[in-house]
Amino acid sequence: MTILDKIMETKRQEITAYENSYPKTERYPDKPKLIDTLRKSRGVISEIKRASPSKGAIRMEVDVVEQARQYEGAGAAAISVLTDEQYFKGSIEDLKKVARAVSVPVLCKDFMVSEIQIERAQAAGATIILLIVAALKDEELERLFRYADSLGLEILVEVHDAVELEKAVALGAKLIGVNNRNLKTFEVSLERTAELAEKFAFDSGSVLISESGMNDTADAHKAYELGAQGVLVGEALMRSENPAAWIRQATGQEAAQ
Ligand SMILES: O=C(O)c1ccccc1NCC(=O)[C@H](O)[C@H](O)COP(=O)(O)O
Repeated sequence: MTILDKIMETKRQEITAYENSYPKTERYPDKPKLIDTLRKSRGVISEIKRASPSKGAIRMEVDVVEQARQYEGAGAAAISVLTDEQYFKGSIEDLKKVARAVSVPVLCKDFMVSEIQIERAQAAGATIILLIVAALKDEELERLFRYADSLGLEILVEVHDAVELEKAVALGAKLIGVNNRNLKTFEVSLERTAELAEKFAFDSGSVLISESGMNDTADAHKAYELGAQGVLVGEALMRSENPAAWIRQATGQEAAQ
């Protein structure tokens, strides 16, 4: 059983405990569409990541609002918040706090298996949700994609290989993320982005986002050179003493030291 299988099994159990609906009682600051931001310029989707299955604790005690404000201040294209509790030590509360504090798009980074999780993410202020092709049956992927779209959410569709990329394209995904992390071995390689960039229709209006394993800003530049319009960065930003400078260097606003 891979870590992804394990996480998905936990998720399917967890959601049975959720309430039936999440009324949208709270109003969050308006946020632009990530697709519009990335069509204009390359960007960093900057992640709040306390811990992970591959690395264990990263920065458990992070002040998520302070971290998110640093990201936004440096020009992050969006902020990704890991909300999974068991494997990533995040929470839906983290998402709410961030969504209240910033005016850039906010991604609920979780392992979606049902409509109720999508409603919960939106009610907590997310404007983007993640759907992982490898984690869902084709019918589930299509159903959840259409549902999220009908709610006005943006959808980041995550792929690992050419077959999954075809599925994302067939869905009509605008934000397509190539995960550089092999979820069986945890090995990360920008080769995955390189391989799939060759098959990506850059004139389609969709944007390619290279996810995971950016050790430094040089890796982000490599991903951009391969054709990615966005990079999704977690651990490197969480461990950085100056995440704002990291983002500015990755987007060319500041020279690397
Ligand atoms: O990060 C993990 O160990 C992991 C394991 C299993 C499934 C997903 C995992 N990560 C989620 C992510 O997508 C990353 O947090 C994100 O792409 C940022 O990655 P990184 O910059 O390498 O922290």
